[in-house]
Amino acid sequence: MLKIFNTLTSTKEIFTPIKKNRVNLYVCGVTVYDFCHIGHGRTFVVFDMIVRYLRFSGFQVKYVRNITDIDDKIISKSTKEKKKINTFTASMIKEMHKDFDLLGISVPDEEPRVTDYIDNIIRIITTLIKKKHAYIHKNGDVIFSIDSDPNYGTLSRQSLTSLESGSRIPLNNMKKNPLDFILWKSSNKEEYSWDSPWGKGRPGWHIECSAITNVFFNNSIDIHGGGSDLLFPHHENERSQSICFNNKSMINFWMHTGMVILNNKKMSKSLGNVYFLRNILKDCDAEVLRYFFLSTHYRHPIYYCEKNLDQAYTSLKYLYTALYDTNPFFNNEEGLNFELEFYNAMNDDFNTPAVFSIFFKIARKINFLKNKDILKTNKFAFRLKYLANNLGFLFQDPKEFLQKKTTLNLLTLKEIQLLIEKRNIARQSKLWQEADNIRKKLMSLDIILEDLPDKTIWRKNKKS
Ligand SMILES: Nc1ncnc2c1ncn2[C@@H]1O[C@H](COP(=O)(O)OP(=O)(O)OP(=O)(O)O)[C@@H](O)[C@H]1O
Ligand SMILES: [Zn+2]
Repeated sequence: MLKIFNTLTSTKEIFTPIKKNRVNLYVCGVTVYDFCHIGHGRTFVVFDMIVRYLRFSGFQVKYVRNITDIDDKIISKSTKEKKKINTFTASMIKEMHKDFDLLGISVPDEEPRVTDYIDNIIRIITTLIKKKHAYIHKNGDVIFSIDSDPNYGTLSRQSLTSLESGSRIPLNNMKKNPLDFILWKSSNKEEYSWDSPWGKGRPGWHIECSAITNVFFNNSIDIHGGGSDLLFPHHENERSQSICFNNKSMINFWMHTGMVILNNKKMSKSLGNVYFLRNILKDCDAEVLRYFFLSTHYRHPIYYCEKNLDQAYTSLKYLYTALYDTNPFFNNEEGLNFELEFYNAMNDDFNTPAVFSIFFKIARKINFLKNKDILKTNKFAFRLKYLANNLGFLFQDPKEFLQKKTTLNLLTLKEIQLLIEKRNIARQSKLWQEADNIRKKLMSLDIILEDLPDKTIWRKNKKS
C-alpha cells in the first residue's frame, strides 16, 4: 500500500487515486530564461522516479509539467540579448530538453506553455472578479484579495497575522492587504502583452498553474508537485485561486522536493549560485548524477559537492561490478524477499535511500555466488537489474560503465589490453616486480586494475 507525505496534512497518507488506477500528476516546471541547473535536475529526477514507480505499480499516469514562458526575468534577459521573446524562450526550451534528455528524465505527457493559455487565464480572472475574490486597480492591474478566502494560509500552515507583519511589501493604496498578489499585470508593450477586459497586459505568475490544471485535469488532481521553495507563496496562492474559482479543492496530495543547496543557499538562477547540468554532465556520467539525487530522501535538502558525486560513483561502481560478467536470467524464484523489501521501501513515501541499500544487498549476494553457482548468480543479477531499471538505473553495459571515464589520449584501449596481458603473463611466471611495474605504469595514467578470480578488469580513476 503506497503512502505519500502530503504537505497539506503534514502526514504520510495512504494514496488512493480519485479515479481507480489513474493518477493525475501536475508539477510546476521551469521559468525558461537560462540553462537548467542541478536544482532543476534534482526536482525533475525525483518526479521522473515517482512517475516511473507509479507506472511500474500499474497506475495509468497523466503527467503534466508546465513551462513558464512569460515573466519579468524572461523579458529582461531577452531584451538584454536583443532577441524576440518567442525566439528566446523557444531556444531556452530546446536547451532544457537537451539537458533533461542527457539526464534520462522521461518526457511528460504534456508540457503546456503559459502563453498558449492566456484565454483560460482571462476566463478565471473574470470569474474571480465576479465572485469578489479579486479587484481591479485603476492602473489596470488585477489583484487577488487573500482576505476573501478564509482558508488562505492552510497549505503552508502560516497564520495570516504573522505573514502580514513579516511582509516586506509596503502597504500602499494599490493593495488592500500587503499579501494580495497580482493576477493580471497591466502592460502596453506590444510584444508581451495581450488584450483583456482590463486593458492590455500579461498574467501574474501564480494564475498560470490554476489555469493549466483546469484545462488538463478539470481541477481533479491526485498529486501536485514542485520544489519546497514553491510552497509559499506560489502554491498557497495557486490553491487559493483554484478553490475560489471552482468552489472546492480537488488537489489531493501536495508533494515538495527538498532544495539543492550550494554555499548554504538554495541553488537558483536569480541568485546566480548555479552549476549548470550541461557542465556537470561533461565530466560526470548522467547515471551518477541521478544516483546522487536519489541517494537522499526526496524531501530532504541535498548539498552539492564533488565528494558527494564521488560517493555516488563508488556506489554505482559497486553495483555494476556485481553485474559485470553475469547474464541476467529472467526468473520468479531468486531474490523475491529483496523485491518485497524494495516495494516496502518505495511504498513508504518513495524511500530511495532504503532502496539503494537493498540493491547493495542483492549485489553482495551476487558477489558471493559468483564462481560458485552461475545460474543463481544470473538469477539474482536479473532481480537487481529488473528493480533498478524501473527507477532508471543499471541500463548500461557494466563493462562500458566501469571503463567509461576514459578520455584516452595517452593510451588506446588496445594498448591497455596489451599491457594487462603482459602483466598477467608476468604474474603467471611469478615475475612480481615486472607485474607491479606495469600496474604502476597504468596507475600513473589513471588506469586502475582490479584482479578478479579469472581475469583482470580496469577502469579510469574517477578523480582524474
Ligand atoms: N535549488 C533547487 N533545488 C531543487 N529544486 C529546485 C531548485 N531550484 C529550482 N527548483 C525547482 O525547479 C522548478 C523550476 O524552478 P525555477 O525555474 O523557478 O528555478 P529557479 O532557479 O528557482 O529560478 P529563479 O531563481 O528565477 O526563481 C521548480 O519546481 C523549483 O521548485
Ligand atoms: Zn506552479
